[in-house]
Amino acid sequence: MQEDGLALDRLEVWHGDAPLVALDAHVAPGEVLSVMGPSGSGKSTLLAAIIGTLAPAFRVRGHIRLDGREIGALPPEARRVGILFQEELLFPHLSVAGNLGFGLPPSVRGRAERAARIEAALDEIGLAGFGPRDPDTLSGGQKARVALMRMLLAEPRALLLDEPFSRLDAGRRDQMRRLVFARAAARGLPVLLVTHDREDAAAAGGRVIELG
Ligand SMILES: Nc1ncnc2c1ncn2[C@@H]1O[C@H](COP(=O)(O)OP(=O)(O)OP(=O)(O)O)[C@@H](O)[C@H]1O
Repeated sequence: MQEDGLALDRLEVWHGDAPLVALDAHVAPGEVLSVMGPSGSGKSTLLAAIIGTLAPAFRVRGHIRLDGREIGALPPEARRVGILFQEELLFPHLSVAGNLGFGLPPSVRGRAERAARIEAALDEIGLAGFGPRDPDTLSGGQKARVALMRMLLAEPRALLLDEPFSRLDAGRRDQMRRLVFARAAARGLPVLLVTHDREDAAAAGGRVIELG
């Protein structure tokens, strides 16, 4: 039977002759699972295993399934897993619209269609009209919203968050948490949130797993 959402089925990440991370979990569509643990417990390594960017020194055992499909052997770009990092990593030489366009799948063809998707995306994050702006002219919270939307435009089927709120000040952090969880829930995405911050996990409102 197909199981929708993100399934980490007896997943282990090994380094040398010892497992660094071992996890058995299922995140349903629209659910947020928070993963906490001390520095060095393997939180970022776990996310790298899921998106397919682990260094060659690591080996993965077990299964990673997304909407019932095994994705563990696919190249990163074919996995349909979006990730947001602590830093927004916007392309500085592209406008805000150019950054968003980078997220759009190639199947969205035609200038008018792409421009309309980008404008709707800006509207969804409260930044209508910001398309021509240089990313350097945005506040930290605005950059974070553009990074979120660029990731969502790629139509991922799961969302991974690696401490994406920690650089924002308290007010913006709260606003960004609400926006991320609302946009993910609206799309029915399973979300895996890695964080040091108990408030992040509390705001996510779902189950919490401790590593390490
Ligand atoms: N490329 C690599 N080669 C060898 N060891 C690595 C590599 N990347 C990470 N490690 C080790 O793997 C362990 C887990 O690191 P990881 O970054 O996953 O931890 P973390 O829980 O995300 O920590 P933090 O909360 O500090 O970000 C650490 O001991 C780290 O030194």
